[in-house]
This record gives sequence, C-alpha cells and structure tokens, in this order.
Amino acid sequence: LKKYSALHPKPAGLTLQYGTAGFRSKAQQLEHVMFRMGMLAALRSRATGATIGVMVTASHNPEEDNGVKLVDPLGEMLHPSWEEYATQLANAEDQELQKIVTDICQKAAVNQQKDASVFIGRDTRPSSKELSQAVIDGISVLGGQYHDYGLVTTPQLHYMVCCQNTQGQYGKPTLEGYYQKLSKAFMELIKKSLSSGEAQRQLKIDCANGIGALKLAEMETYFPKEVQIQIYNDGTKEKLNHLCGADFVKVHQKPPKGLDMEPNESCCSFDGDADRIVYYYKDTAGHFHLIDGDKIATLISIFLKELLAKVGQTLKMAVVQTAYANGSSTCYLEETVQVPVHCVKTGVKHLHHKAQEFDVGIYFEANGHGTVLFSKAAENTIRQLAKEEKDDAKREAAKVLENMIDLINQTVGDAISDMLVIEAILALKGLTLQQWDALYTDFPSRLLKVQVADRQVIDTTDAERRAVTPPGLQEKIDALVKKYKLSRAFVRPSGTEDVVRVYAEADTQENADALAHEVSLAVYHLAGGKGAPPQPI
Ligand SMILES: CC(=O)N[C@H]1[C@@H](OP(=O)(O)O)O[C@H](CO)[C@@H](O)[C@@H]1O
Ligand SMILES: [Mg+2]
Repeated sequence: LKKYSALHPKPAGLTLQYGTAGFRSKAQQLEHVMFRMGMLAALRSRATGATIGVMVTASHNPEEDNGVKLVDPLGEMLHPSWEEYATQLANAEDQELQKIVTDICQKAAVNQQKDASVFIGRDTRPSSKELSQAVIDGISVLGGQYHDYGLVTTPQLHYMVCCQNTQGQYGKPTLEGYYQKLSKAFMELIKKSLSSGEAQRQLKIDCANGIGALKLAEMETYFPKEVQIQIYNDGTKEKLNHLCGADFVKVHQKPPKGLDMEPNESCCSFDGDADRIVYYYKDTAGHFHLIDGDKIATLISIFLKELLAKVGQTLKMAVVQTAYANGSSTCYLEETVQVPVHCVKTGVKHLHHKAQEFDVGIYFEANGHGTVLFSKAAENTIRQLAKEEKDDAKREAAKVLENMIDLINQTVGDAISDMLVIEAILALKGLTLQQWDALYTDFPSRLLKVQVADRQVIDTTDAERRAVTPPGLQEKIDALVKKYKLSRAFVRPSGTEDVVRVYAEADTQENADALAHEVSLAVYHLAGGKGAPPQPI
C-alpha cells in the first residue's frame, strides 16, 4: 500500500467533498482520489459480494476537469451510507491510509479474504486514461480483480454492472449485448409505427464532443434504416462540452455550436458522458424551443398511462421531480395527465430511490437526466400478459410495454436509451416535436449562481425548497416572491460546484429575471457573498 500510494500522492492540504455525483475537480488534483476510489470499490465489492463499477468522468464539466462515479451492484449510484467512507479515504493523508482502510473494514463488516471484482469505464477526456490506470492500481493493491471496459458512456457501465450481478438476467455484460438489447426492443416498437405508414424519422444529435458520439457511431449499424441519425460535435474538431451539449443548451436556452438547424428539424443534445438528453427545434420564425427533462417525463407518463389502461392493470405509477422542475410541468402532470408527482432533493440518487417505491416510477431532472423504473412485480405481470393474454388489444399493449421495459435503461438515466424511447413514442403516437412541445407552456424561469465564502452556511429543508439557515434568508425570499405574480424561488448550495444556486419562476421572463436577481442579492448579503455583488441580468 505504501509503495503504490506513493505513486499517486495526495497534494498536501487538499480536501475534496463527495458531491451530488461523486468527486469532481481539476484533473491534476485527482490521481490520489482515483487510486483510493479503486480501493474503495474493492472494499465495497467485498462488502456486497458483488461487482462494483468505477466510471472516470466529469460529465458536463469542462475538459480540464475530471471525476469519478461509483456504481453499486444493481447499477445504482453508490449507497449514501458509503459516501462518508469515500470522503475519508479520499482525504486521508498518505500515512493514514492503512488505518482508514482497517476502520472501514471494521465499520462496514468487510471480509478482507473475500474476492473483489470491479468494472471500470472512462469518458474521452485527455486525462481519463491515466486516471483510470490509478483506479486499477487501487483495486490491485487490495488484491481485487478488474475488467476495464475502456471508453464507454456512464450508463453503459451501469448496465454492465447490473448484467453481471444479475447473472445475465438484465442482459449480456458487453457493449454488443447492450446494443443488441436496445436495438431489438426499438425495432419491435418502431415496426408497429412503420406498418402504419410513418415517414422516415430524422434526428440531429449534438454529442457534446464526447463519448456519446463514439458509442452512437458503433450502434448505428444496429438501427433500422427508417431511422436516420446525424451525429454532430463528435469530438474530432472541438473541445468536450465547449459551447455544446445538454447542459449548455439547457442553461443557456440556445442551440449548441456546431449544429445547423433548419426550421422544425428534430434535434437533441447529449452531455459529456451521455447520461442526459434534451430535445429542441427552431420554429419557422426562428425561435428556439427547448424540450427538457420535464417534458420528456410528461411524454413518457402519458404514453405509459395509456398503455397501462389498455392492459387493464391498476399499477401504481408516479413521477418524481426536483424543485428545479418547471411549475407548469408539475401542474400539467397532476391536473391533466392525472399522475401523482413527488418532489425530492437534487441528485439522481434521490430521484432513483423515490421512484423505486412505485410499480412504475418515472423520474427526470429538468436538465434531462432520468429514466423509468418498473418494479419486479409489474415487470412480471406485463411479461406474462404479453405472452398469455387472450384479448388481442390487451396483449398487444402488454407487448409494447414489454419492449419499453427492455428499451429503457433502468439502472440510470441514459441519453441513448432515452432517445430511442422518445423516438419510439413519437413514432407510435404519430406526434411531431412541435405537438409534443405544445402539451404545456413552461413558466418563465431563471437559474443563477452566486459566489459565497462558504456555501455550507446555507442549509435547506422541504426537498431543498426552503432555507433554514442563515437566519433571515428564507423570510427575505418569501417577501421577494410576494412581489411577483405566479412566482416561486429557492436557493441551495450546489453539490458539484463551489456556488449557491438560485432558481426563480414568475409570470414573465423579465419578472423571473428580476426575482432571481433580487434573491441573488439576498444570498450575497446574508450568506457571505464573495467578490462583486451579483449584477442584474
Ligand atoms: C440545477 C442542476 O441542474 N443541478 C445538477 C448538478 O447538481 P448541483 O448539486 O446543483 O451542482 O449536477 C448534478 C450531477 O450531474 C445533477 O444531478 C443536478 O441536477
Ligand atoms: Mg452526465
């Protein structure tokens, strides 16, 4: 351990926090973190008796950054009870490492004699190869076995881990297995719409100059010729995530660089590790229309609800959102689609966990990360109906649901899988992007960042919608919100960046901007603002 950890030394005085989705920082600061997360994965593997995944990626962050995401046995994110061990290990001084490992083994009842198995994947960042080598060293130093999948999307690695630990029930733990499972389900679905004379589908995809481009290109040969995709921002010319990708499009509400849109053409963007997707188009007047995670959740909810009604099953279905979901989507889901909506804290782990409570749990963050979870019981019922139901209409509906189950990556949000789900639904329902977009109109909103000395002075409650500290902040926000119509605002410390996020909605864009600005000033004054005060938008 001494010898190997010396090869991946911790910079003196550096402390990193386990954030919303693991560790993220400048790539040069992460060698030791990767080495130690390799160790942690080996320990976690021994504790669970299953294969654990380690993905080297910083998702939508700039190319110079990197990070690590840990994947639990069924493809979920690392269980929160282990985040503290991850933090301790990442921040231990080199000479303390042995003691921390022993401590974790004791506290988490890890049997050091057991086998350990870890799957590794990485994104296309220039730093990712070397950092994944550090992960391998960490696994090896604790005597673990590993399989390095090399370049894969984050959701592909989650899929592999789940396949491995379910002894192939979820699919084959290979890229080919992933492509075959998804494309087979997609073909079955799209066949039904093709026979009804649907025209060829075309889609322009901005891959954020990341891993999504490589994997989509690999998968293209599996697509039916009726679906034509065109890949943009494939990483051959420009920098990862630079002025493109799902996060850029969502935050700036404008098209990515490097993708020319004709009016009413269907377009979408992946993020840097292909676990998020947003759709968009430009209308004939040249206006940009964003179709975000909330609208994706709505489309999927409508479709699944109709199918469940057709098969005559009363399965418990719900949508899970965060406070960032546009208020208009929540109203539409509750009142028009009539499906219960739950709000949880930011971060996929919280959404995923809540969605597991239902037979059909649909979860999406507004930024486009999401998926659908089917309970084992619901899945069994559907598969049985698809095979044995005598009533033709019911059986056909059950078959569509069965293919949906296979097409959806239930382990985590997956841009490739979500895209195919959306394309299949649009084709089957004969909907255009414009019709989908018109389901409801988003309330005007604004998302801002405020720099403060220590963002942890802000503590929140009620799924992050209310601030309990610092004193006076929530009262101030309440008073500001009252000044505007149809308004709402909240603040919370980011879990991935050193900033406080401010979100506001109001009746007009000007008012949403003004409210967001006023709340930013309140944060700046009451929560230890740093640098120049926030400027009006
Ligand atoms: C407002 C927003 O988009 N927040 C993002 C962002 O988290 P923050 O904790 O807000 O920094 O990154 C997370 C990880 O990718 C993602 O899950 C989340 O939705
Ligand atoms: Mg991502």
